[in-house]
Amino acid sequence: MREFDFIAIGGGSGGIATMNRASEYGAKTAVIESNLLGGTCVNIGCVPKKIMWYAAEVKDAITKYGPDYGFTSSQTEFDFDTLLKNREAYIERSRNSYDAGFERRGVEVINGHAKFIDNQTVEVNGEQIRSKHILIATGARPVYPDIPGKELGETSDDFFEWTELPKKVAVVGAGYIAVELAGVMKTLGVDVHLFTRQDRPLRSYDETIINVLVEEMKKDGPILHPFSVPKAAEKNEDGTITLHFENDYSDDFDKVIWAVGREANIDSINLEAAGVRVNQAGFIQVDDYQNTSADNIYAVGDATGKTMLTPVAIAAGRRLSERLFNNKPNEKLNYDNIPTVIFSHPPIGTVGLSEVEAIAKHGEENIKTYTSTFGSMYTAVTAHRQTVKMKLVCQGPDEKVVGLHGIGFGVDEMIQGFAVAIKMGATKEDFDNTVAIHPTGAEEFVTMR
Ligand SMILES: Cc1cc2nc3c(=O)[nH]c(=O)nc-3n(C[C@H](O)[C@H](O)[C@H](O)COP(=O)(O)OP(=O)(O)OC[C@H]3O[C@@H](n4cnc5c(N)ncnc54)[C@H](O)[C@@H]3O)c2cc1C
Ligand SMILES: NC(=O)c1ccc[n+]([C@@H]2O[C@H](COP(=O)([O-])OP(=O)(O)OC[C@H]3O[C@@H](n4cnc5c(N)ncnc54)[C@H](O)[C@@H]3O)[C@@H](O)[C@H]2O)c1
Repeated sequence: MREFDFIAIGGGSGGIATMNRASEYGAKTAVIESNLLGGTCVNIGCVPKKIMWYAAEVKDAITKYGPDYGFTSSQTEFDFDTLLKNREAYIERSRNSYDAGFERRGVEVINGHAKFIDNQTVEVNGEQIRSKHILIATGARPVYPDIPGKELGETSDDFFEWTELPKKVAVVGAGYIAVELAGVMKTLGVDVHLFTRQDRPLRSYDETIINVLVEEMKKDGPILHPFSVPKAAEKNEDGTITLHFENDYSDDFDKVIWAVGREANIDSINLEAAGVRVNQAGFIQVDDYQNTSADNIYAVGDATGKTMLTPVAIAAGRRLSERLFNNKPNEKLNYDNIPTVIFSHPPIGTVGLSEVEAIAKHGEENIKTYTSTFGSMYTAVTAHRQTVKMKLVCQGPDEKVVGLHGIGFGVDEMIQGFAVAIKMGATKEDFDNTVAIHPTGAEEFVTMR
C-alpha cells in the first residue's frame, strides 16, 4: 500500500498550497484531484471571472469613456470567441504552472475521486492509500433553489462554459457571484435583471458603499429587482424560460443563473468512516487550528464554509503545514480583518467591520466614521461621471481604524496595502500622518476630515 505523511483530498487553492508547504519541510505528500487541478478559483472562479471583468473594463474604456478622451470608436460589437480562446489559454497556462512546483518539491498528483476508508486511509480508483495526516480541501459547489423548474436555470459553473452571450438573462441572488456575473454580462451588452431577496445586494457590506452600487445600477443596469424570491421556472416553446416570483412578477429570459449560495463537496467522501463531523450549515466542522473532529484529519477552504476566498484557503493551509511539519505548534490563521474585493462595476474593496458591525461590537458612543465622496478623476472629463465613496470606521479615543471601505474606479487595487495598516492596528492619526500620493483616488483615505 502506498503511504504518505500528508495527503490532500482536493487539488484546489487549499489542497495545493498546503501540500506544497508541507513538502518543503520534507513531508511525503500527494494531492488527489478528481477533476481539474487548480479547483474552482483557477478553472471556474476567480481567474476566468477576473478576465471577464477586465473584458468589461476594456469595453467601457473604449465605448463609454474613450470618446470624451478623443478616442472615437463606433465598435460596440466584439468577438466573444477571441476572448474565450485567450481566457482558456491563460487558464491552461496557470494550471500547467503547478507541475513545475510539484516536481521541485516532490508532491505526487493522483487523479481520481477519494473517499475515506478510515481516518488514515482513503480509496482512489480502487486503490487504498494510507497517510498519517489527511486534509479535506474538497471545496464547494453552487446550490439550486428548491423550486419547480430549478433545473432550467444554470450556475456560475455553466456561465464559464457559454460559447455565446445570451440576449436577456436573469441572475437570482445577492452575493459576490450574483453581483459580479450580472455586472460583467451587463457591461458586455446583455440585458441583465438582478433579483434579490431583500432590498439590495451585498447586504452584509457597509450600507453607504452598497448604496453607491445600487445608484450605479439604477443609472446603467443591471436592472435591480429587490424583494424578489423565485417560486417557479418553466420552459417555453421558443426556448425561453419564464421565471415566476413570489411577489407575482414574472418575465421571460434566454438564460437564468442561480447565484443563491454554495454547499460543501462532501457528500461522497464517506466522512462517517473517518469520524469527521459536519456543522449545522452542512460544512466540515473545524476548530481554530483547522482540526476536524477526527484525529489526524484537517480541513481548509470552502469545504469549511469559513470566508470562502482563495487566499484564505491558502493561508489556512500553509499555517497548518507550518504547525504539523515545521514545529510551530501555535500556528493558525487569524480570520479577522481579511480584506476582500467585489469585482462589481465599479469595484468595491473592504477590510474590517462595517459601521453597523462596529457599533454592535463596540457601542455607538465608541465609533466615529469619516466619509469621502467625489467624482472619479478617470471619468471627470467624460459624460459618465462615476461616484467614488470611501469610509473609515474608527473606534475608541485613539480612533483605531477598525473598518475601511470603498467603491469606485481603482478601489480594487487600493485595499491590500491599507489592510496591512489595519492589521498592524493603525489609528486615524497614523492615516493623517501619511503623506498623500497625488493625484490618485487612494489619497482620500489619508486626507479625510
Ligand atoms: C464564480 C466565482 C468567483 C470567485 N471569485 C473569487 C475571487 O475573485 N477571489 C477570491 O479570493 N475567491 C473567489 N472565489 C472563491 C474561490 O474560488 C474559493 O474560495 C477557492 O477556490 C476555495 O479553494 P478550495 O481549495 O477550498 O476549493 P476548490 O478550489 O473548490 O478546490 C476543491 C477541489 O477538490 C476537488 N474534489 C472535490 N471532492 C473530491 C474528491 N472526493 N476527491 C478528489 N478531488 C475532489 C474538486 O474537483 C476541486 O478541484 C470565487 C468563486 C466562484 C465560484
Ligand atoms: N471577489 C471575490 O472574492 C469572490 C467572488 C465570488 C465568490 N466569492 C466567494 O464565494 C462565496 C459564495 O458566493 P455566492 O454569491 O454564491 O453566495 P453568498 O452566500 O454570498 O450569496 C448568496 C445570496 O443569495 C441570496 N439568496 C439565497 N436564496 C435565495 C433565493 N431563493 N432567492 C433570492 N436570493 C436568494 C442570499 O440572500 C445571498 O445574498 C462568497 O461568499 C465569497 O466568499 C468571492
